[in-house]
Amino acid sequence: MSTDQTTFPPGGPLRGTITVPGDKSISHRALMLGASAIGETRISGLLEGEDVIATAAALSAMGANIARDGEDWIVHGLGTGGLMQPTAPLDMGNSGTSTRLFAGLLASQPISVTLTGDASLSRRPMGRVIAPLSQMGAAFKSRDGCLPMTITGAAQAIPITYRLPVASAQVKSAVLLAALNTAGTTTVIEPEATRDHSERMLRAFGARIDIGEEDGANVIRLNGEADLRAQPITVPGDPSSAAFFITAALLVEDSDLTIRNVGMNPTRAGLVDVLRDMGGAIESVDAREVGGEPVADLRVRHSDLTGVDVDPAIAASMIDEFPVLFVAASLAHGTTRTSGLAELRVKESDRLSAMATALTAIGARVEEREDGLTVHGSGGEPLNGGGPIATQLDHRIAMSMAVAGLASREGVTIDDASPIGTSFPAFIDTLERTRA
Ligand SMILES: O=C(O)C1=C[C@@H](OP(=O)(O)O)[C@@H](O)[C@H](O)C1
Ligand SMILES: C=C(OP(=O)(O)O)C(=O)O
Repeated sequence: MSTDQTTFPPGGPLRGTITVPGDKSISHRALMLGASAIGETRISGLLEGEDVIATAAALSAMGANIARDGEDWIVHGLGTGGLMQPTAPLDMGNSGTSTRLFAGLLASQPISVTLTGDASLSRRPMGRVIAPLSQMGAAFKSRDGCLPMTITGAAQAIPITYRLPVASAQVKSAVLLAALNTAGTTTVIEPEATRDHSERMLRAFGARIDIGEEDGANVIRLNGEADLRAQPITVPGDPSSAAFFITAALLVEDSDLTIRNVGMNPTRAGLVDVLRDMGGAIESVDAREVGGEPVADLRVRHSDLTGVDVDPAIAASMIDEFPVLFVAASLAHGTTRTSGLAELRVKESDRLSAMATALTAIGARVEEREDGLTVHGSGGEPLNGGGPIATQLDHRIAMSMAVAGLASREGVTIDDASPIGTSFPAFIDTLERTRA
């Protein structure tokens, strides 16, 4: 495996106007639903990161026709239940979303597929999808609930009612995708709201999906077998990628940066709310809807930040943004306390431990607890910097520590920038453009 040690030095302000690449969650779903529909789905703004390319390659290996057409991608789908037996295991790379959503899509198709992944993905728990999908009739063989995992889909899957034991959009989506080729009504009960891109897109593709609320929980019912209608999809900019530039512009003096076309779905926008509570000047300009998703341009100016107690109820709406929030917190005035974040321990890395170690190494004051970090801010004094920081095959650790470098005295070196390619291949180029 190649490593790519990279230093992010302090420097001038971030200024001008940038865009960030397409939303990773929406990109995976656009390809999967396009492949499950009859006809042509044209996707504009698809993220061309390694995780999404893994999804596209896997769908191609199962018979879908996926090709780039100018700036767009075109999917010719096979219809619900139409995926074909691949001739070799499918490599999911670093992508939890690909793995868990495919587990669902394949659970109700009578083929047998082995999924593999890199060292990081091979440590992540798959029991959370194996449990409901086994109830629906799929058979699984795995290495103690981890990859490699072989899924043998049910010829006639059984509709279930499933209450999510963890707040996870991946698990919710896995069950809904399995339900597409399952006769009858499958119900998912979601006590804590998670990103709802699957529900929005399933509806746009013509699936019979009904979303209600009972006793404070979301109740999602999907009627199979579904006939999906191919759709044009426009993918908004990824708020999880924008997060690094929002935070960098808040932290670096004299910055005034506009990020165009950022997805502002309320199930994703928690970081912006928390940073505003901390005193961050983040102005939403021209809020609009693109392809069934709320979008806005964000103007971000350098601000003095003050630590807050982050309400654990907001966690799901910013679950991938905590690493970079911890960077903001280490430079704020006062203390930031987070809790309810045990899920961060089973992402691409253990993100609580990885960030506590990384920030401490560059001079921040951080206490690690089982389900969160407490960060004592420097009151605006730059952190020392240093490194090389272990990024642990985790793109979000790599980009968060890059942001920390911009707000440090000596810069921050990360041991390997290559994981950034999973979600934001143009990260370094985009950063250079803001500082030209
Ligand atoms: O459904 C999705 O696209 C995602 C859901 C989240 O994972 P969980 O479902 O494990 O919380 C998130 O962390 C991941 O980056 C993408
Ligand atoms: C957790 C993430 O992705 P995934 O679960 O798809 O690997 C992420 O992008 O931060």
